[in-house]
Amino acid sequence: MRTAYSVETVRAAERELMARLPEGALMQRAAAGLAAVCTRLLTRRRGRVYGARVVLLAGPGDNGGDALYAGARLARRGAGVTAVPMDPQRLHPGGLAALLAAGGRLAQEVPRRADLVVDGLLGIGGRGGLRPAAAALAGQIPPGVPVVAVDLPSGVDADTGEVAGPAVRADVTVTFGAYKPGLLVDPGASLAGAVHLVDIGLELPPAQTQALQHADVAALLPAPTATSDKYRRGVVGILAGSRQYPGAAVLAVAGALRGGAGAVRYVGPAAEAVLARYPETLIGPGRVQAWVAGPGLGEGRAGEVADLLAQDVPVLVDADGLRGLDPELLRTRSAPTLLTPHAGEAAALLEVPRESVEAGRLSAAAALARRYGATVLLKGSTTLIASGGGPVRVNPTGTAWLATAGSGDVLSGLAGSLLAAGLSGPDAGAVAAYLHGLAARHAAGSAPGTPILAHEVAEALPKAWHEVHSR
Ligand SMILES: NC(=O)C1=CN([C@@H]2O[C@H](COP(=O)(O)OP(=O)(O)OC[C@H]3O[C@@H](n4cnc5c(N)ncnc54)[C@H](O)[C@@H]3O)[C@@H](O)[C@H]2O)[C@@H](O)CC1
Ligand SMILES: [K+]
Repeated sequence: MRTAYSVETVRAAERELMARLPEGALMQRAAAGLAAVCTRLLTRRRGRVYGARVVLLAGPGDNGGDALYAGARLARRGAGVTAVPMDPQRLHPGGLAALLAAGGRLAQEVPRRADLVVDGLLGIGGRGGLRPAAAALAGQIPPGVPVVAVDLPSGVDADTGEVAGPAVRADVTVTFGAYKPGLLVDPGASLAGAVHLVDIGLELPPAQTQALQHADVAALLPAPTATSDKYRRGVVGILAGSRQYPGAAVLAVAGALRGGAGAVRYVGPAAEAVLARYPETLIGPGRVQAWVAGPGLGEGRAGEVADLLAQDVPVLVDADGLRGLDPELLRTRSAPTLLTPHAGEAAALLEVPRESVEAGRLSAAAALARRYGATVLLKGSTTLIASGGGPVRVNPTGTAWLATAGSGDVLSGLAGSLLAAGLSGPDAGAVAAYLHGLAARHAAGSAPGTPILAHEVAEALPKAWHEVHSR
């Protein structure tokens, strides 16, 4: 499990630790970890640190201090280190002295030739978009030079991943003590590159943000036992498709069949298309352990969705099923509800513009979960799973190719199947998103660089199951 913590929590843990350590010890741990990663990168790129040209973008706070101390370490190994301050009057005094003593120098402008740029402009103290002096330095980073961000790419909001204006795009981020949510959630996550966590000895409470890894998913996946039959393994009902959109029903059933439930029951007008493709499907109403309602329903089917929501079994609501949902009705349900909107649907449910959901995905998912008393799986470049109380789950396996028609239908079938197999709303959502992302990578891998189709994602799900179990 990868965990991330808010700035407030990290600062509290730092205070507690700093009180027990000699002054400056934490910053030295951070700088040592940062210098080690820079050394590895330089060695890989040019064989040695000696003679490398390293540029430090140095902000006014401790983030700049980390960069300056790390620069001093690199200078002592023979690198030519140049620090470019955001504000020459405000540089970490100890860090500056260490750099100069090690033979580093100061410059006003970012040199055009460099082997490595270290972004130490802002860390967890950054607020809002980069101000002009910081934005100007970020804009001077020479193209093609690898960038290592200190703690997080400057311009990314550590708590939310929001980016208000220009920001640094890093190849590698060296983060201290704990991941910050902004490193896991887009748009911030996509600016962070590969993230290295340096342990500085913080003691942290239970996580506020989590990203599952293979082993976590493997432990949650349902597995049949010697005594299970199809009903004990769970039956998932799918209310999906219409005369206009029969394909959505086929794709939701495809995802559900590969999601671990014992059987899939389909209700709706696309039974013929479903059976033609998947003769395993049960047709017509009957007992289920969970429902999936919504993919491809078209208009005017809200009554059918409401009937399912009136049943005391878990219900996943997706796509057309999300239209006009009544928050009051959902809040009074005692069985779990899982909503799986994309940004546009989330915006409609929250009655805000789509852009505000895109820019603040974490807060939008949490707000939806509160308002509807449900688990919310917000689809997108980073899929998030939020529920009332627990941590927000961030899905680490996505791929841009998943933005393809019908892939959401496969996801909702898959998540519904996991609900029927007995997983909780947050677990079903997180495991489904994880497998779905991995399956998409497998599907994309069979012909790299080419678009994938939703049914190929469903077909690659067994490979995704196999992969999480085999590592
Ligand atoms: N607190 C600790 O114990 C440790 C902190 N460390 C480092 O310290 C960093 C936090 O340091 P600080 O609290 O000094 O904060 P930062 O260094 O992140 O930045 C704070 C400064 O940036 C300015 N600023 C804020 N937003 C800005 C914007 N949008 N544009 C331009 N300037 C802006 C503020 O005026 C303030 O002076 C961490 O990210 C980490 O790199 C590490 O050394 C590990 C230990
Ligand atoms: K930074």
